[in-house]
Amino acid sequence: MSVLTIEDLSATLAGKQVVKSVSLTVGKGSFTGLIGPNGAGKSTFLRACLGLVPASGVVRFDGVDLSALKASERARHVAYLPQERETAWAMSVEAVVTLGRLPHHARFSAPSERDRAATEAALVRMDLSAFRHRAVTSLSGGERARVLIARALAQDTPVLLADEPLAGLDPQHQIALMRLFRELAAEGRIVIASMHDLTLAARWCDRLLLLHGGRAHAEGRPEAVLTAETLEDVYTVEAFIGTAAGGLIVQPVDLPQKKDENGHG
Ligand SMILES: Nc1ncnc2c1ncn2[C@@H]1O[C@H](COP(=O)(O)OP(=O)(O)OP(=O)(O)O)[C@@H](O)[C@H]1O
Repeated sequence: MSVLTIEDLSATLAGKQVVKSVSLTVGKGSFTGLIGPNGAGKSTFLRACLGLVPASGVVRFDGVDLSALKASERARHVAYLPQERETAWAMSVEAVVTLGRLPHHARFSAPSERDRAATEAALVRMDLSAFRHRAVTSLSGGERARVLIARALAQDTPVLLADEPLAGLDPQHQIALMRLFRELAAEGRIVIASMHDLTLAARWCDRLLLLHGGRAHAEGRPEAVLTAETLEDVYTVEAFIGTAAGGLIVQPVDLPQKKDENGHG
């Protein structure tokens, strides 16, 4: 069975350790949500998995150390959606999504039938067919975000690491994306995505890894990780946690200040 094993991953940036001995093992067919406050180390953790920042520890896919692979070979195993949504050139949407196929063919060779099919499937999955000839620079922020997700999907890898893929998407497209990640998992892939929406994380992910100060604070089923106590400890917010429409609802709320014994807030 395909498995991604992250062992004792640490990363140091500008002399500060921002990911501290994080380990995680996820099998194929799983969708893991990476959560935690701003600055918790989520992006750095994902980047460290791919060797994009100086890191120690080992990341293996099916027993193969990813750092031992050539970049193009690694890109056939793992697709990465960065948090940044910048697109420098006024390329068409279709051309940008086709870039996701680069690891699959020799330099300067024409796209194969398989490349075209994967590009087409990614455009359809991200609801972008109508935009295919538009310049990415002419799109709205959310539309552009969907193009970059489509490029990662076109890469057609067994592992997808996505950094805040929900950012900038409207509720319809957020839910569609979570459904899509579940479908990718059901196809036998491994998806790890960082996110701040705890309700979406709770309802769609099968596991959550909660980072806090660079450490794994909690890991497990959403209902085990997203407790009121944990949310107060880590996010320093009070949260309404309930169930509705067949799943958890986790909503940070601005509860009235707790009154002291004299009735003061
Ligand atoms: N290039 C860098 N140099 C120095 N420190 C950095 C650098 N990049 C990130 N950091 C610091 O590392 C810590 C973790 O940052 P990271 O971007 O991984 O957090 P995050 O959990 O993804 O946050 P957010 O939810 O805000 O995106 C933060 O304190 C950040 O300021």
